[in-house]
Amino acid sequence: MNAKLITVNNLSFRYPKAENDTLKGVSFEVNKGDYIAIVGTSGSGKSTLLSILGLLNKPTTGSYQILGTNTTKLTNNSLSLLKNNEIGFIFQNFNLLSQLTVYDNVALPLTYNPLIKRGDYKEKVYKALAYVNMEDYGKRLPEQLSGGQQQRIAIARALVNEPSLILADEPTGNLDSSNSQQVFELLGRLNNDGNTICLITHDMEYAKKAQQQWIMSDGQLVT
Ligand SMILES: Nc1ncnc2c1ncn2[C@@H]1O[C@H](COP(=O)(O)OP(=O)(O)OP(=O)(O)O)[C@@H](O)[C@H]1O
Repeated sequence: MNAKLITVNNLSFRYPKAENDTLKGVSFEVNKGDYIAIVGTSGSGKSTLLSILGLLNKPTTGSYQILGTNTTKLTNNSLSLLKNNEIGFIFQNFNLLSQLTVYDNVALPLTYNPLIKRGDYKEKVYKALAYVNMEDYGKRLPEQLSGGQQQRIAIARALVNEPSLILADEPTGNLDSSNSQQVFELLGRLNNDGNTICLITHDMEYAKKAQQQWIMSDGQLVT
């Protein structure tokens, strides 16, 4: 029996001042442990869909439920808590804070999580760094790392809070093929360890590594 994590029902989204909806009546479910790759042409709405799943944007109409909570009814404060505690983000350009060490970058999501005690940060950060094989790099600054290493740190940051959902938007878009392979091996391991992943990729070879491939076209999911 698969436990449901997400239910999206007839969701549409229009950017402020835009004339048309970017997402047009999208409905789907995601179960705990799913690994989904979203593919589709440029501009079809993939990043927009991920931004809504990540609670960075609110649906214009329709509903988005995660962990049994209808997010469209939540206050901004509750949305932030849900986002910080339950969602891990991995971006194409890594998005590490350049003035913070690797350790502090990975610790950052913990500082927004009121359920985690300060005294537990170190163990959690080093566990996440060990997961991506970067435990010796805690004192470095991001600029002292290669692109592949920076993305592995970003993955450690995404998993340090043990989120319910990991979202990755073109995580290998800035990496060469050997580093891309490493990132996809990590994502596969994360999924084998029970994590739920939604990923955007242009690369069909990598998309095939997910359990499901969803195709977006002009703001809709096509099968
Ligand atoms: N902030 C914004 N304001 C207005 N329109 C936007 C904004 N962001 C994206 N769009 C428009 O929404 C549509 C979908 O964009 P989105 O980035 O979701 O597509 P995508 O499938 O992720 O594309 P790509 O593969 O190129 O990253 C595009 O037409 C885009 O121009």
